[in-house]
Amino acid sequence: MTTSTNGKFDRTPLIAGNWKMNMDHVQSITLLQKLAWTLSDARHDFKRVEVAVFPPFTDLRSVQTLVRGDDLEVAYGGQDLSEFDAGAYTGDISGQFLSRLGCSYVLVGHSERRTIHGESDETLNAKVKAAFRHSLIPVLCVGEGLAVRQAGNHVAHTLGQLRADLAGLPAEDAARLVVAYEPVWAIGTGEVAGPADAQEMCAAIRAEIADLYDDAVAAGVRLLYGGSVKAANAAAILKERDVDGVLVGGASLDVAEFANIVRFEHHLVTD
Ligand SMILES: O=C[C@H](O)COP(=O)(O)O
Repeated sequence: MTTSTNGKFDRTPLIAGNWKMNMDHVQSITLLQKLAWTLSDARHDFKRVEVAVFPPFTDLRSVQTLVRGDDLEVAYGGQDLSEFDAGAYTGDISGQFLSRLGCSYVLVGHSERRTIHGESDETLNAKVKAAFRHSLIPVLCVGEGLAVRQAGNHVAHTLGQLRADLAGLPAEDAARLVVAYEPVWAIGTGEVAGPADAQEMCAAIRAEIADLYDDAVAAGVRLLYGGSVKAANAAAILKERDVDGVLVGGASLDVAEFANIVRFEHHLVTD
């Protein structure tokens, strides 16, 4: 992770699309093919700005077949994984299965998992460790709800989640981690945290990781912002020093919009 892009990054930016519960396996092929064509037409350099998509579980085999067949450079991952490796856990998906399907990443602790499915920090800590056990890089999602933000407790709340979710994680794993800061009040609402808000939290997360581990680990961790990211606001957010990428929900289902987010460097305004 040593790519330099706008003079501020020393980590390869990661533009990630979380498709959530959208796109069946047939639709997933069309979406990914169009995205690959659009980026290829634009001569996108995937080594300079990494692109990953997070389709539903049922799409992953089709995505793998397309990526391998067409030699695409798009990475992909699951939207969740079990804390367990195998056994009587009906409906759950082992990290081993994701790894076998060629996944590089897995989302852990998305706010929709925390709120709708009641996943605790204890469970998420086990899921982070399960991901590394199966050679997957977890994209650990943290962030506060509206009431916490309004009370001014957003930094303490988010860092509390981070500490609990990383408890006992060895430094060599932590150094490969991706953390996504997603203020819950900005997800799917059209409300977007400003670049300064994203930077404030990402800087706090990096400082916390340096405290938990050391500066070298903190320097390697990539930090993403998520919450109503669009092509129109992505470049300003990505310009911030500690923001290394974005986790995009709704806009990742629109090929032109997502491709423009991936090509954010072309929208950067130099100081
Ligand atoms: O995982 C993505 C986030 O939940 C953001 O979703 P959104 O871009 O639709 O607000």
